[in-house]
Amino acid sequence: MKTSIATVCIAGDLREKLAAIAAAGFDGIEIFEQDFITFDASPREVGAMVRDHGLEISLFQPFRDFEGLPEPERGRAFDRMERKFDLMQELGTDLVLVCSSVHPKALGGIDRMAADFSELGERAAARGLRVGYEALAWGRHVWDHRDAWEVVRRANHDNIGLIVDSFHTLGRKLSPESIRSIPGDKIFFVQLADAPLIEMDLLYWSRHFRNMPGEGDLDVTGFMRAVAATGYDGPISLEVFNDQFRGGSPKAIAQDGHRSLIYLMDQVKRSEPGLAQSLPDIPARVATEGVAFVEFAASETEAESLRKLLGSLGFHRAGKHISKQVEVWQQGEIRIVLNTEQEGFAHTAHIAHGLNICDVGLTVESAEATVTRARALGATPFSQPVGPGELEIPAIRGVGSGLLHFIDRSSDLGKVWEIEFQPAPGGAAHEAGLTRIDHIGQTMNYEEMLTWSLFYLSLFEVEKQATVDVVDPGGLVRSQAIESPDGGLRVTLNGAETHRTFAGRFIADSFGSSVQHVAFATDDIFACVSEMRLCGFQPLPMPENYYDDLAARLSLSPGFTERLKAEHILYDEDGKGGSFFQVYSRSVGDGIFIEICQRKNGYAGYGAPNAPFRIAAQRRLAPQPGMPRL
Ligand SMILES: O=C(O)c1ccc(O)c(O)c1
Ligand SMILES: [Mg+2]
Repeated sequence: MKTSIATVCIAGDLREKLAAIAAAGFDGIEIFEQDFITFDASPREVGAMVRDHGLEISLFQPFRDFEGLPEPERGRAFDRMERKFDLMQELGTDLVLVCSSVHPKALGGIDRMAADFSELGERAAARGLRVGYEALAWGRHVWDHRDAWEVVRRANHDNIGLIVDSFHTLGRKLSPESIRSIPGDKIFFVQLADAPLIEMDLLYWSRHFRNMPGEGDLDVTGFMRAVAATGYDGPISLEVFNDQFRGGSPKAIAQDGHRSLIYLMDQVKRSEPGLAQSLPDIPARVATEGVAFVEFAASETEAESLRKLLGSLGFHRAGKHISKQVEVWQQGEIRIVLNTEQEGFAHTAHIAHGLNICDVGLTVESAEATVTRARALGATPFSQPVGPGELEIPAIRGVGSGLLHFIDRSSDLGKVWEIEFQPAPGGAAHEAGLTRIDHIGQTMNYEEMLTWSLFYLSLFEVEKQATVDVVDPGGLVRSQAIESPDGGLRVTLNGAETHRTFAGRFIADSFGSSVQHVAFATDDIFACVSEMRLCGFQPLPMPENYYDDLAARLSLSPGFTERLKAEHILYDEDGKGGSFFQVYSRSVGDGIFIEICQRKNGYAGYGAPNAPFRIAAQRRLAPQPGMPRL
């Protein structure tokens, strides 16, 4: 499989784009004419620069308003094309994309357009070049790949072929299935893009909101399956016009792009028999059982406060590391690791972010296979020297600065707690009935949200849920949940638009740390909070107004409302009989907090209606600048 990406997808000048594209592992590029024109070097120099990066120019594009014109415009279009043929030969590419005409004088007519392409095919052949025709979703006469194919078919010239672009087909809600009957060798090039489903003008949607396959809502896999069924084995190329990406990090966007193609083609390979494309074998998306542990990096004083907090939640110190300043706190299946080492990754993370959650452990079927797939998707494996008697636990770097470790039961990894830890004396004073980690809340800048969701979706067997807007008095936070089918792994991604939000402040104050909250599940929230109260737990206080509104909104009985209010429990219902209870801790460090929750009758959300009230309560308690944080 050869991968390619249009230069328009990436920020920067042509040189910066090429560096990022090459580093991400692409084989080629589509040169967007605009990127060439704005760059100050001759076509030969640009061609050489591309090849010096180890890349080929797989396509030159776009050539607009060619077909179906009356004279004298028709003649001029051919002249214009001859000029571009000169340019292509100097650049060193043999394929140009002609997009369907939007010219006000374009006359249409399948045979007229086919005749134009037939003549163009002769001119291209004389120079050893090829021309691909693409239906723009907003073309004047041709806006459907089936019509573009009919033009190409009737042009009946070896040097004229079809270019299909997933956005134009899927954005118009056309079925890609008709592509299956096109001969693969007549498809000269394939462009891929996804997009979020938002009703708006097609052209505006295409030019501003496209994103990488898997990042949006279109069935790009279904599209690519249809293309693959034709026997097409040419380059697979990303053409993504996106305002955010144009201003984003060239390196990160290029990496996301490459990851999206590996992910996509792996999905295609698993679902479409007999592919012509040669694709590497990689392990399937990884099923996760759940979160095995969460690790805090802390100073000794911060660790003391955390011990108090954990004790107040009914945790007990279950073990002490055989050689390191690391301890594990436990309750139910939940393990919290406290790391106060003066060297190693946690220490570095502590220097960079202060008190933070630097590592998350996931229980998977095979830790080995997980890292193999992650590598194939461009993730960075992580290891550091292990001490005597310690296990080498497979790990990768997450999208932010944190780590993900993988634990499985098929090896000794699952016994790490017995192997690397000595039991600590004493047990739980009061277990509060916390059973497992319900979810992890990660906070990032809004622009990085797609990077995060693609990371999880491509690596793990998880699905994304609809994004919800959470209003913080300081701005908007968009929240999206990523979940495994059985709910074993749930991660909420919270994209902060500004640093004035509670989430945004956390990113700024902790210098980009990502896990901001951990939610523990209980089967009986009322019993749980009364146990925790005995352990000294101080909930995040919720105001009277919240309960008045809640009672009115959900028609709650006065007795039930009083019970919620007395314990500062937040409550939600899904309208289908499911209900949700939440109670929050006060924040520690730069705004890290704990949530306790109970799901009843299949409640599947995260209490989004409560989020603004929770945030307001947190802001009231947030330390003022210059005040101690713990
Ligand atoms: O938005 C455009 O004009 C445009 C140009 C070239 C393409 O390949 C395309 O898909 C869209
Ligand atoms: Mg296109």
